[in-house]
Amino acid sequence: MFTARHRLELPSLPKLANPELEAELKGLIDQKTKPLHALGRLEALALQLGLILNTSKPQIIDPQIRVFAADHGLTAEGVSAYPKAVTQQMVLNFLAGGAAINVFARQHNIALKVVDAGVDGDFEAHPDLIALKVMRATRNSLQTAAMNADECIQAVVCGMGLVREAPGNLLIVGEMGIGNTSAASLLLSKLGSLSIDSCVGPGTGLEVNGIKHKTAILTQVLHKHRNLKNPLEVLAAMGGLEIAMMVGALLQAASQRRILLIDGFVASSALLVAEKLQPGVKDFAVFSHHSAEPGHSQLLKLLDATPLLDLQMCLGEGTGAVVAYPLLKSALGFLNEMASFSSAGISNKDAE
Ligand SMILES: Cc1cc2ncn([C@H]3O[C@H](COP(=O)(O)O)[C@@H](O)[C@H]3O)c2cc1C
Ligand SMILES: O=C(O)c1cccnc1
Repeated sequence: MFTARHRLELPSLPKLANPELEAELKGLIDQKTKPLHALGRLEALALQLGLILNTSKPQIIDPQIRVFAADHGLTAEGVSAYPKAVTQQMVLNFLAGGAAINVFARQHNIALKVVDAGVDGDFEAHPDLIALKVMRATRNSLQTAAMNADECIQAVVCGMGLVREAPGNLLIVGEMGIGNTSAASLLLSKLGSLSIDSCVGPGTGLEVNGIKHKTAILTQVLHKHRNLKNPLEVLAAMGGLEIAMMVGALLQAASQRRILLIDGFVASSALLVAEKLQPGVKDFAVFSHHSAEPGHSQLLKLLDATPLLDLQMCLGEGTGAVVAYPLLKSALGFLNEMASFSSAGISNKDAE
């Protein structure tokens, strides 16, 4: 139960609107040696990154990936195609450098740390592992709240603290938690007032009957927690420890003017909760890709977001975000390095 004692201090957001800087950036972009608007969405991206970093010469410095891992009590109801043990096994795979996110992170030279937010298993100390286990898996949300108020707030606060101490000005949050597409679907349905059918999908690969079963279970979970309204209470009742930590990480990162490079369905569900808690957080977000998980379309609509890529990916871990990362480098590359019409001595449109 949330009571008056359970208060979460949210970091305040810096103001993004800056008409002078916006005019300067637009002027720079329009003066580059290209037809007007010819770099398409890279131009809007360059403008957004300039406004987030609050400079006309934005640079990405020391980009960071944090992969948050945790288990879900709801997996006892058979909502995932894979067993819960895969969460712990995949954490070991991350630490050994063998997962998709490791490959892409190495490819683009992005620092990666794995966070144990609540995996049902133990790990030996490892330089890339941050141990913040709040509890061993959430409780089964069909029976009771997944987290109590203290646990949920602790997870959000841990996520904030982690980012406060991290270097860099761009953050990718990834996740690993068998069962977490169920938590994301529940959060989307509840916070977006959407029918659960439009928010559920195969996750790691459920077939038609598996999706029917998942939908039936999630319908019951929503009924059990039907009286909740406050986004933090909804997060505690139906979310996950890794999602709660991602919420804290995103809130903190935005408050420090970091670029939030958002992955797929599950990461976007954390952003939705963050946006409900602190409206405006999403303006610091770049949406990397459109996940093939069906609920992501609803979630993107709700957040009024148009992602950069649609590669039919549905993996999580932060993979879609890292794959889109070079587009941000290209946007900043043209802004900072391209010649202008005057510097290159090229005639602009309408010149005599
Ligand atoms: C081997 C393997 C690697 C993964 N990496 C990310 N996920 C993804 O799948 C899980 C969510 O799907 P569901 O809700 O259906 O369980 C999350 O752990 C997510 O990050 C994986 C899943 C598996 C099986
Ligand atoms: O898009 C995602 O985040 C996703 C989709 C399926 C499974 N895990 C994550």
